[in-house]
Formats: sequence, structure tokens, C-alpha cells
Amino acid sequence: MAQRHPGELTGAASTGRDSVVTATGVRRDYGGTVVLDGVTLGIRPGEVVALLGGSGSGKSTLLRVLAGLDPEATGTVVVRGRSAVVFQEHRLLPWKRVGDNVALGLAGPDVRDRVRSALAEVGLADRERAWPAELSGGQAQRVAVARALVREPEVLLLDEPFGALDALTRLRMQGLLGRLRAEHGFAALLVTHDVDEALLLADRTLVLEGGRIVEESAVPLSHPRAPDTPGFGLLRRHLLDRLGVPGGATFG
Ligand SMILES: Nc1ncnc2c1ncn2[C@@H]1O[C@H](COP(=O)(O)OP(=O)(O)OP(=O)(O)O)[C@@H](O)[C@H]1O
Repeated sequence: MAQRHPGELTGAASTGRDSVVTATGVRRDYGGTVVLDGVTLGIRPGEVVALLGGSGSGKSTLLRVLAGLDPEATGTVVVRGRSAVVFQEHRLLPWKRVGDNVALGLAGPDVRDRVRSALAEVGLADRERAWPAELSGGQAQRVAVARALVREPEVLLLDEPFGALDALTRLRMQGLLGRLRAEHGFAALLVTHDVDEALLLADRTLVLEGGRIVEESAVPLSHPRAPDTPGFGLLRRHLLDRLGVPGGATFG
């Protein structure tokens, strides 16, 4: 896998120079089974792209490649600026307090202030000294978001970040992510199974199937969005059809 630095991109992809993430011809197989078969995509600065696809279609594999976590993949990935990853599981270290988890790997005199500010942004200003085991699932995932935010990323890579949460907490977290994105302007790749989540948050949706991006749709809906936002139902039906859930949309 070629991981290049800004300035080295030679215009190889149509996704090109105005992208904060550019992947070109990404391939990955596991023991001869091809999971990614030449994926090319770009994400523009500040753009939220939702990556949909059936179970096992390779969404998490692609996200790991974009995060630089898969040395076995081939192709080219260029990420301009800092990126941070949020996984479905919070991945907090149980032996470190919340604040120390958020501060992990950071250095400098202002780290504590930055940690406090990130925790305040996710509504957990008062939990800096708590242990991960003392948090609810939603709170732990908010700490994971704070840990990503504190790095001031240009790109957030989100792998089913709310997939393990109950429906109500999930809705709240979607709202939080939308607000943080509006305030900070980071770009994001959001891996999700949830068509509604994709349409609530994304500027564009991609569908991964057979190792390739087979579908790309703009989501030209105004914010804030809800399932009764005009146009939402049509897009929902289109995506569900594309994902092989015909008739799955009941409104629009
Ligand atoms: N470490 C691994 N070793 C072998 N096969 C793997 C490995 N990781 C993933 N796979 C396989 O690669 C395929 C894609 O997996 P991946 O987790 O990327 O899919 P996904 O679209 O994220 O799935 P889901 O939506 O169910 O999380 C699956 O068939 C999976 O079994």
C-alpha cells in the first residue's frame, strides 16, 4: 500500500487535487478471496460521505485501509491532513481515566485544556476523572468521539460508530455528530448499515458491492434533516432498492 503525503499526488485519480482523501485502485484479499477489487474514491474537505453496503461487503476493510491500518492492501491512499478513527466499540483503556484516555498520545502544555474542551463538546465536562467502567455505552462512545476531536482532524473515519447503541442514544449521537461537523468543518467517512443515518448526516452516499463502489448519490437535502424532510423518502427508497431491500421504504 502506497501511503503518500500531500503534494505527491500526481493526478492519478479523477477524485484528484481538491480531495482530502483520495483512494485509487485499492485492492485487498484475504487468502485469495477478493474483498476490495480496485476501489477509487475521493472525499472533499468538509464533506460527509456515507459508505453503505451489505454485511461482509468490505466497508470496514476499506475504512481500515483509508486509516492506514492495513499494510496488506494495495493501491494508493492519500490523506491530506490529520485523520482520526472512531470504531463501533469505544476502545477506551479501562485502566485509564476518561481524561487520560482522551489525552492518549498527545503532548504539550495545553493538553489538559484541549481534553476538557473536547469533553465539554460531547457533553461530558464533568466526567474527566471517571473510569470507563463507570460510563454508559453512549457516554463511552462520546468519549471516543472526544478522543478523535481533540486531535483536530481534517478527516474523521467512523466505522459504525453508533451501531452498538440503543435507538434513542443513537439518534442523540447522530445529532451530536451533525453539530460537531457544522462547528468544526471536518470531512468524514461514515460506515453504516443504516440508510436513515446516512441520509440524516451525509452529503453523498456510496454503495460498496462486489469489491467496488457501484452506486454514488448526492444527498441535496437541507439541514437539519429528519425522515419527513422533503425528498428524504425518495432517496431512502432508492438506496434500499440498491441495497436489495425492495419495498423497504414505506414513505416518501
Ligand atoms: N482479518 C480477516 N481475515 C479474513 N477475512 C476477513 C478479515 N477481515 C474481514 N474479512 C472478510 O472480509 C469480508 C469483508 O469484511 P468487512 O468487515 O470489511 O465487511 P463489512 O462490510 O464491514 O461487514 P459488516 O457490515 O458485517 O460489518 C468479509 O467476508 C470478512 O469475513
